[in-house]
Amino acid sequence: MNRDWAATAATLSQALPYMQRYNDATVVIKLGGHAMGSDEAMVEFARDVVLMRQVGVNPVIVHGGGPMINDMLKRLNIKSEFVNGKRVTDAATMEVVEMVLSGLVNAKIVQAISEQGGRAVGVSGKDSGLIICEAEDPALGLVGKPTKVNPRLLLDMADKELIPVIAPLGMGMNGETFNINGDTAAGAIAAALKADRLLLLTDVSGVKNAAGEVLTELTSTQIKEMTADGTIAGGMIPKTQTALDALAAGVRATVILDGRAPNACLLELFTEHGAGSIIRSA
Ligand SMILES: Nc1ncnc2c1ncn2[C@@H]1O[C@H](COP(=O)(O)OP(=O)(O)O)[C@@H](O)[C@H]1O
Ligand SMILES: CC(=O)N[C@@H](CCC(=O)OP(=O)(O)O)C(=O)O
Repeated sequence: MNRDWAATAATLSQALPYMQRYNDATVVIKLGGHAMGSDEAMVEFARDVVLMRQVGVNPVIVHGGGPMINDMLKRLNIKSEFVNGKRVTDAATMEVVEMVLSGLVNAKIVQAISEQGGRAVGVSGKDSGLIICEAEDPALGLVGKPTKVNPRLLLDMADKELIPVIAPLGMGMNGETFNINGDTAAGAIAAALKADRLLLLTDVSGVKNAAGEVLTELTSTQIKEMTADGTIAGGMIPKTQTALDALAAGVRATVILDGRAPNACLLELFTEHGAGSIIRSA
């Protein structure tokens, strides 16, 4: 017999206990803009998500799209700046953010999952009152801080084995549309669903210390110290903060990992190896 086929069968067999552990588990996956590399990587991500659904996991996808928003703002000659990893968002920027997130990025992910046979449905945090927000900080403009998540829509979708793909937008109490950092939105949704796992897929292999080494496991004390001394900076600030908030809200563990690595989600969930940096309760 061809030895590669035997290895494939052995790998599948070894995945059994993990598949049993995650049967019926809710796994919130945040796909960052930097993790959405090539078209091939998107196909692979979509296959992994469909496989998860096939073996009984409830995957909930929340996406980013920062680099795609940057490109569009540049084309439209609108300047943009970030403060602590969050985009200062005025009304004109908000229009572009919504157009890119819902119209381009969300549609692309939904299509990729559908092409692999998954029943993906694209929504934004504004649909069905999923994410209610207030302004996070007046200096950031229309950046939203989730104050309430109504998970009903997602629970109904899980019942029907649909795969939600969520754009990180929120609704204000006065009809405003808010721009939510993708990690923050994913954390709020994971908290409302009391998810078993929150996977934050990005473009680095995990959280690095000052020497540039990836820490496979991180405590909340380490996160606080590394943020205070600047080792955790930029886009890594909302990720680690989200991990801490999710933990406090009852999410069992958050993993920050490289979404560009082959089969990143499967490696994390269904093998002994694991991937990236895990933040879980002591
Ligand atoms: N301590 C750290 N460890 C790893 N990455 C860090 C750290 N501090 C800052 N970063 C930066 O955070 C980036 C990830 O955040 P971001 O660019 O917002 O990703 P995404 O688009 O996937 O949400 C990394 O590419 C890296 O440049
Ligand atoms: C408030 C805020 O910063 N919103 C983000 C939303 C997209 C996002 O989070 O994209 P990534 O995950 O790819 O970084 C933005 O405007 O870029």
